Amino acid sequence: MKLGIYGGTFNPPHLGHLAAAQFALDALKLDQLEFVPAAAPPHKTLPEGGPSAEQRLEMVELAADGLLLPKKVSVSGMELHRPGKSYTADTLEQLQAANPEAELWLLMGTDMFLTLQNWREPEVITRLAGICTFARTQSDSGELLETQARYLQETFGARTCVLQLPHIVDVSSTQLRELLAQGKGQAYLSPAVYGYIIRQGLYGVHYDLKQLPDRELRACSYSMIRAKRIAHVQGTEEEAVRLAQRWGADEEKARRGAILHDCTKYLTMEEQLQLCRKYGIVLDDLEQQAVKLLHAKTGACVARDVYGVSDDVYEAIFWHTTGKADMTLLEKILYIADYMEPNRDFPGVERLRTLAYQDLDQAVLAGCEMSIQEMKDRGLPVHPNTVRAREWLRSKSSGKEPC
Ligand SMILES: Nc1ncnc2c1ncn2[C@@H]1O[C@H](COP(=O)(O)OP(=O)(O)OP(=O)(O)O)[C@@H](O)[C@H]1O
Ligand SMILES: O=C(O)c1ccc[n+]([C@@H]2O[C@H](COP(=O)([O-])O)[C@@H](O)[C@H]2O)c1
Repeated sequence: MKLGIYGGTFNPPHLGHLAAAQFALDALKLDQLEFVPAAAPPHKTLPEGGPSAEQRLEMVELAADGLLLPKKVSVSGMELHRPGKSYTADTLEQLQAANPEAELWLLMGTDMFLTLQNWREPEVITRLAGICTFARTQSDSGELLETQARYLQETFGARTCVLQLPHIVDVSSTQLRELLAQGKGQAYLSPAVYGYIIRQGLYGVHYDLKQLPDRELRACSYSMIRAKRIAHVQGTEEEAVRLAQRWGADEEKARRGAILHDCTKYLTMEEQLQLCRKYGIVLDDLEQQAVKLLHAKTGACVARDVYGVSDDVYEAIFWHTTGKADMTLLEKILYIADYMEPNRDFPGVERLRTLAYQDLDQAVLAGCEMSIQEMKDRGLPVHPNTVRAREWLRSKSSGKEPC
């Protein structure tokens, strides 16, 4: 098993780190890659007032999740759990003990590679791991890297590998912190990491969360969910806006509702219940068991309380999973956009897509019927609000309101 280790201060993690990690994963044919954020980097003092080590760890987790390789890429908090300076020799000894069969490869950019002989116990580091390096900027000379590789081989018997990155992202965390403080630099960050920075108010980035521009609202939403769900949220946004245009609803409300509709989707049951207590959400029997149903209600509360959405957007998020009787236009739009956005793929989705632009009520009715059928097929209870939505829409289409 080949295990890559990518240590760093990651203050913050940027696209340069991700591009290098992704390339090294393939080039070295790694089975696993572990990012290891340093708690206390041995060779530099962290700037005052910056994020805590836990916050840097959380940002690295978001960045790594964005690579969409959950089976291969992980993040280790091991240096945070170790007191004192985060020496790489200690980290490698721990990793070697935990993975005695593994072949370890330590990944690093030019700056670190050129100074490796000054680290603590370079002989231990080079005994325990191969050293893989890559240029950080176009001006980093390949010849210099090769000379240093030879020096490390001759001095420590190091195994080395010099990679030529096809795409160099020429930025450092130090430059990025300066850019962020000036309201720039977003392009060097994954949106989820940028969203985390906004939510935590790091690096001098200060927004009123209740009045975020669309781009920043998206970033915040993506920082709250798993990266694999982002495509769905983007699809729901596109679809909700198209439907709002088709049916004359408020486009911006449809957009913001869609952006935030799943923002609490990945909270644990305990976290969901905590939010329910905080916001006074009363749960029925079914909701007490089904974490999937809770996210609509807690998501609506967070969307209104934290991100300042209006009451009608709150309601649309609140009902987006079960539907209900007497749905408003915005509620129907979010319900059906979530159901049949372009990334969805299940039998009958094409019919829903056509129907949604011809007869919105019939599309929502079909969605409710499909949900009810699916629950029955899986032997799961159907939420009464979905049944009520179906009855309401059926009687609407037959020309009479239900009693
Ligand atoms: N743009 C980049 N491309 C490739 N590798 C990078 C890049 N930036 C940093 N690295 C490498 O990633 C590792 C972690 O770096 P670190 O977290 O200190 O980021 P940094 O951008 O170098 O930060 P700082 O500006 O504080 O030095 C180091 O091995 C570094 O050489
Ligand atoms: O162990 C050492 O002596 C040592 C000296 C310098 C750097 N390192 C590690 O090198 C990695 C990159 O550091 P940095 O600050 O450039 O992100 C990080 O994991 C540091 O802990 C380690």
